[in-house]
Amino acid sequence: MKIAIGSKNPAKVEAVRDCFINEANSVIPVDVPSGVSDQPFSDEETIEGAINRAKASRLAAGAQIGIGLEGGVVQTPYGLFLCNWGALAVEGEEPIIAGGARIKVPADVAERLMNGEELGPVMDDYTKQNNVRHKEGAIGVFTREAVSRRQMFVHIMQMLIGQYRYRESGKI
Ligand SMILES: O=P(O)(O)OP(=O)(O)OP(=O)(O)OC[C@H]1O[C@@H](n2cnc3c(O)ncnc32)[C@H](O)[C@@H]1O
Ligand SMILES: [Mg+2]
Repeated sequence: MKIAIGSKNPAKVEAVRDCFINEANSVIPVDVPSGVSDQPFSDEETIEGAINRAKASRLAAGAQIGIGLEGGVVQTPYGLFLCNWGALAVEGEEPIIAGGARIKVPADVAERLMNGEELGPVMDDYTKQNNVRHKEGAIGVFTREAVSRRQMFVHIMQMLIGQYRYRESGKI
């Protein structure tokens, strides 16, 4: 089976590969637009980005399944939290959706995002590293790598695939 992932970010691509590795599948990374802002600022916008990527990547790769993984932030009375969402698209069906773990970002990082900066460059500046978003991610930095960005996306993938199997089994 061909599975498209709507990103070339290794943290996302490897998470998809981790979940489809034991099956006769090929995972095809494709760059597609998310159709939302580079820094989504709500669950709704982040979900929309994930769905757009899932649908567009499936079509672009001519795949049976399209996966979209999208990162954003969400404001709460307790501070600004990382949020991540995934979508799985197949032809002619509603996309399946799953959300990832969330943690609060430090106040100084939150303030920079509120002033219009993107989390990716802010994290590089904050950690004095390059491309944190392709590696452990903000969630990895702020949890001392107890949970990496890839692991967080693996968990989302497991919930997407599990729901897909549940839906498919109902059709038999
Ligand atoms: O190439 P794509 O797939 O777009 O990968 P990305 O790293 O830009 O990931 P998203 O678009 O899903 O994330 C939206 C924004 O949040 C940033 N971001 C999200 N999660 C992050 C993380 O864990 N660490 C660093 N930056 C992150 C990212 O750089 C973007 O500015
Ligand atoms: Mg992006």
